[in-house]
Amino acid sequence: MSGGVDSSVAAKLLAERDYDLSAVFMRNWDTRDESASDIGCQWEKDWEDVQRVCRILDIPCSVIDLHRQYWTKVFEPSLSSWQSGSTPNPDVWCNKEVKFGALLRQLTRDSEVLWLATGHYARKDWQECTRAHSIRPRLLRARDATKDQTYYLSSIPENGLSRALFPLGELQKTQVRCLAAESGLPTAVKEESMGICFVGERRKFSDFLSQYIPPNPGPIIDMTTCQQIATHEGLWNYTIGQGAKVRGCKTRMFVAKKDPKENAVFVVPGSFHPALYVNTIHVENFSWIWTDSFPDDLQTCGMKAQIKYRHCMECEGCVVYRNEHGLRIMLDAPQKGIAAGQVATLYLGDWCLGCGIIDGAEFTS
Ligand SMILES: Nc1ncnc2c1ncn2[C@@H]1O[C@H](COP(=O)(O)OP(=O)(O)OP(=O)(O)O)[C@@H](O)[C@H]1O
Repeated sequence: MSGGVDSSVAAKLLAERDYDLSAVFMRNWDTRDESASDIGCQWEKDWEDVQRVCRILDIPCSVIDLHRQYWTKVFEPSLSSWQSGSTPNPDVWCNKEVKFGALLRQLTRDSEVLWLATGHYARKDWQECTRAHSIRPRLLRARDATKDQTYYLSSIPENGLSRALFPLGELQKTQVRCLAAESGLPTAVKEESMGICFVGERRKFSDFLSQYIPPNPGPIIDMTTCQQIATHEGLWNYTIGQGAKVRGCKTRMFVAKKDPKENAVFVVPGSFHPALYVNTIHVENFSWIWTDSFPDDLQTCGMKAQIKYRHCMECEGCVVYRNEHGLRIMLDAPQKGIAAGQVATLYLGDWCLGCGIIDGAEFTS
């Protein structure tokens, strides 16, 4: 339980059924690691909320400190990715490495058969596999499409998914808030947490990163003239597809490309410039949730699927091809804002198949 309304209601729904329940709160970030100690993760406040809810539901709760695992498995790799100009998504790796990784391993040590329930908006079902004579878990999109969190869960391996319970998968967020209020849970009116918790909501992301990554100045180049028009302080301050403040430039410039070798940022004038659009995505190490089996037509022709490369967006139609390097994903329509380091998640309808990190994207005719 995180101290938010979603996991409070997930716990409430399970408490009404015949489970031997206990709650765990993970402490993933040590606020003392930060120089600005009044902002960032207010984990003590969240832990208090978990305890208040558990008292009402009459279930035991405890804290597990996983901040070291979070630091080494999630934060440090994300830092080096930002430093090299990529756009990582730490929340995706937190689910794989921490919640359904370190936490599940630690809890399983004490108990043989264990389910890990979360307040994620996602569903799960079991599919019979005649080939393997077994049933296997499928990760499915939530009924509330606006809250669906399968993008964040797409990295968890099959054995983690098989132990997962998502009690909110069939519910709308509005229903969840009503259930919390009806049960008098103090988290019923708690605001949604936004963004990565340790960054805090009042701080600029680039200011946060500058605490960990030293400046690395390089050229900002206008792609249309091939001229350097300014200097940047580090590739991590720029996101593909976003506006780039360039001093002295009358036209609004947008980031079309980052070149880590040259430490250069390439910009173009206007948010609809053709250089911002791509239709081909390359993913080298795609992790299928079912590692040993993936759809047959991927081997032969292309597989028609849908792709998400950011959480807050619709799925785009695509055709997926396998080659010696990994996957080549052809989008049905060109898109902008696709960057190396982002997580690409594939779906067949509601079924989430897995994800991989984008190595590159381009426009091919
Ligand atoms: N610190 C934590 N300790 C234990 N579980 C957590 C923690 N943070 C997140 N979770 C679990 O992961 C789920 C998804 O977390 P996330 O922060 O992405 O979503 P959320 O919509 O803000 O959920 P909530 O309203 O429960 O905080 C939570 O509902 C909870 O079950």
